[in-house]
Amino acid sequence: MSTAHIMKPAIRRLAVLTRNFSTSGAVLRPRPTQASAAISASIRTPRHASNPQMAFPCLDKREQKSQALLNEGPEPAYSKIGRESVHIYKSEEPIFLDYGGFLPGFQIAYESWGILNADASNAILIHTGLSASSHAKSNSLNQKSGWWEEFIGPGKYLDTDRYFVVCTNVIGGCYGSTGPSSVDPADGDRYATRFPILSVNDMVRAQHRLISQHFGVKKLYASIGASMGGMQSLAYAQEFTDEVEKVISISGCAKSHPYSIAMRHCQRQVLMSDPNWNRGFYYDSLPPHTGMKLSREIATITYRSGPEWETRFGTERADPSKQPALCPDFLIETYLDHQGEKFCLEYDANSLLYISKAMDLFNLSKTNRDKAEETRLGSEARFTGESTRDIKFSSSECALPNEPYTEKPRRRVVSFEEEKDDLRQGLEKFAHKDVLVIGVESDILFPVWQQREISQFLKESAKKLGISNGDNIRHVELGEDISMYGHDTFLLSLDYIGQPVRDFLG
Ligand SMILES: CC(=O)SCCNC(=O)CCNC(=O)[C@H](O)C(C)(C)COP(=O)(O)OP(=O)(O)OC[C@H]1O[C@@H](n2cnc3c(N)ncnc32)[C@H](O)[C@@H]1OP(=O)(O)O
Repeated sequence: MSTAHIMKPAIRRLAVLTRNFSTSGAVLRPRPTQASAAISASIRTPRHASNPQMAFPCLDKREQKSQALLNEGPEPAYSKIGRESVHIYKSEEPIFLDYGGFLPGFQIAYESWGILNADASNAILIHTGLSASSHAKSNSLNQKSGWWEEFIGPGKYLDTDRYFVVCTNVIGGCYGSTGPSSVDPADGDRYATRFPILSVNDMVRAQHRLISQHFGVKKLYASIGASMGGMQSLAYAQEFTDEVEKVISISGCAKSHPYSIAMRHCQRQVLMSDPNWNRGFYYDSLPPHTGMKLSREIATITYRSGPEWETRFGTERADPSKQPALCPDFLIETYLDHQGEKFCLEYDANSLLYISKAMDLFNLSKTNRDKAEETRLGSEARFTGESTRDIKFSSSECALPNEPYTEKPRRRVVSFEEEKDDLRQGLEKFAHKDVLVIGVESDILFPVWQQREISQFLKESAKKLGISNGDNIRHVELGEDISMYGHDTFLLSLDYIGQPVRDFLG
């Protein structure tokens, strides 16, 4: 029996391999075989690859952009927001935040349309989505079209002949309100990632100071918002129940769900992986424009819908006469690329991270709100010297558990039903209010079950508490036959959103 039969397979493969090599000293050299001789003959000097190297215009463009920013100075669009184009409200009082941090003072950028009446009873507060500024509509300070230009104005859905309409930039943002790009008065440097974790309820508590202290409005006629604005609108009603008459939440939710958190997680991770992000300290250097661009591309996937893109782009390539490329090639790719490019210097990366996180943390359940209140009161007491108890939040707590995750039935402190009831109890506080909830079937980020949940819990609470039979809660759902614009429907199908809003406002 030859030794080959008793050799283990791996060793046998090695033996075959070495048979084709001649040894000279310690170096293995290939013995010319018929095939290798043919290949050698076909290769001339200088050598050529079998196929040409791909071109990467998308990467070239990014590198050129970095270079241009380095040459011309990093001056992203948001840093050029003229203070003269917005009004600024300053609060010198500290604000204590839901997760234990605080701001020693803050400012809010706002714009307004229409006239506040004598008894201050006609104010409507617009809450913005994640990255919007206070510029919802053009005005004398800023003639540029706003993001809800056709929604607001004389005779429009938010009728400025009747209402005094205010829109703010949220705290945490970068369009004039205090955010991570602002200077920390404690040391004169920018907050960057020394900015505290924010919640959506913190944002509305800051807005409330503007509304009550600056405008002297004791009760808003209405609070309205879409997306994160829809979250804020509900949060405002929860925090200041007696100070709002009507509540409108469009494409919002009462609590974030894991899919939406997952999508925002990916956006944040991509952004934070850009070395220029530099753990948030990039203000005097190159901004993380690549991370921002890619993050916006992911976000855009969640803002629109597959059916819309099917009709709009299908699987068409931008230029079918060219070879397929690894850089954007399909129309949907060039579209996403364009959206990312347009946005990457429009908004501050740190603001995006903090506000996106606030959306993840959004939860109007009773337990969550009670806990947040306790944390805030604890920080305040410590700040004023009434308590020496440590603030619960410390940066060392921002770590994952030491034990690796093992899949197991979800550890529930409370049952699914109890969890839902907790959320219902959180909403109960304003179940007696007039509330309009609007959802859009094609929305994948805030799916319609989330708006149904808001309406259902409010109605159940209203009935349970004997307040009403639930008629004060209006629910409108736009089917795919009406809008395929997904989450962005509130920006694109104005008439379908606007009509129920107008009817509800009365
Ligand atoms: C999560 C929250 O809290 S808030 C919700 C977040 N939503 C947003 O932030 C909104 C983001 N979307 C936008 O800003 C959109 O531009 C809107 C909604 C304002 C307008 O939408 P639309 O009118 O449908 O514009 P669309 O999205 O198609 O963009 C048009 C642009 O894309 C370009 N474009 C369209 N198709 C392609 C393509 N295949 N390839 C390259 N570019 C394209 C157009 O030329 C146009 O360019 P321009 O803006 O430089 O003029």
